[in-house]
Amino acid sequence: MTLGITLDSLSLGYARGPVLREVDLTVRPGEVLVIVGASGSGKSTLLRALAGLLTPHGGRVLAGDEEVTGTSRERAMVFQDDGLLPWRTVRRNVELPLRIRGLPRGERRTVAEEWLARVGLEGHEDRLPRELSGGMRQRVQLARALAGAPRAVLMDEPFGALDAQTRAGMQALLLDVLRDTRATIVFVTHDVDEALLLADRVVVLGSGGVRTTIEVPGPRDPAADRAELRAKILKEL
Ligand SMILES: Nc1ncnc2c1ncn2[C@@H]1O[C@H](COP(=O)(O)OP(=O)(O)OP(=O)(O)O)[C@@H](O)[C@H]1O
Repeated sequence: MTLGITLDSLSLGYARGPVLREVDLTVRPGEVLVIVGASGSGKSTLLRALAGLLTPHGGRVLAGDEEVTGTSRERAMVFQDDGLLPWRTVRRNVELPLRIRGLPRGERRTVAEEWLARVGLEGHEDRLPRELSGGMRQRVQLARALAGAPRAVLMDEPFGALDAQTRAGMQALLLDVLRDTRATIVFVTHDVDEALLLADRVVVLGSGGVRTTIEVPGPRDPAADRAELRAKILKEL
């Protein structure tokens, strides 16, 4: 079952002041919603609130019909700097959400290995995260996020620290895995081309709110000409 997420007059900020004010936005079940915006516009802040890591100053976040008050295995997170546990092997990192779901040990291992093969890490299962490249660690994070069969995946600049070639490879991998998952994806990026490659809709944040929301026709078609949409987004940034 996919998960719709509703931001209902959501205001977010920190002790030093507000960042976003009274944002209303609906993430449709199963869509890929990409959030772009200038540095400091509140992209990560918004994502943290969706994850349940930040309490709103006002309004609320609904995941389905339920108000978000904390983290949940239904909403997996993928961060830019890998959130992997450094003392656990690659396999045992991916097994973690499966353990939380209560899968028996043997099954955990099978599912984790299937996902690791899916992201091209067969043969690396027994390595520690520090023994992998940045791109490989992001693959492990992706496998870990999806192995737990979450209903939503919240991704904060997951490819932001990777070189251009590795990044393109990760985008292709993500497009590939998204074909088979029905999870709702909220993806934060600085990169307008990445947004247009992945999104059903692009939300541009700015001046404490949503500047504009842009629907991408025929989404996830790498051959599509996005020059016009690109110009439109750049104008809003
Ligand atoms: N933990 C925090 N405590 C206090 N202020 C914070 C904290 N995190 C972010 N901020 C402030 O909130 C505002 C929005 O930050 P946020 O990280 O959400 O922006 P962003 O759009 O993700 O930026 P970037 O693209 O640079 O990552 C900024 O002014 C930032 O200084």
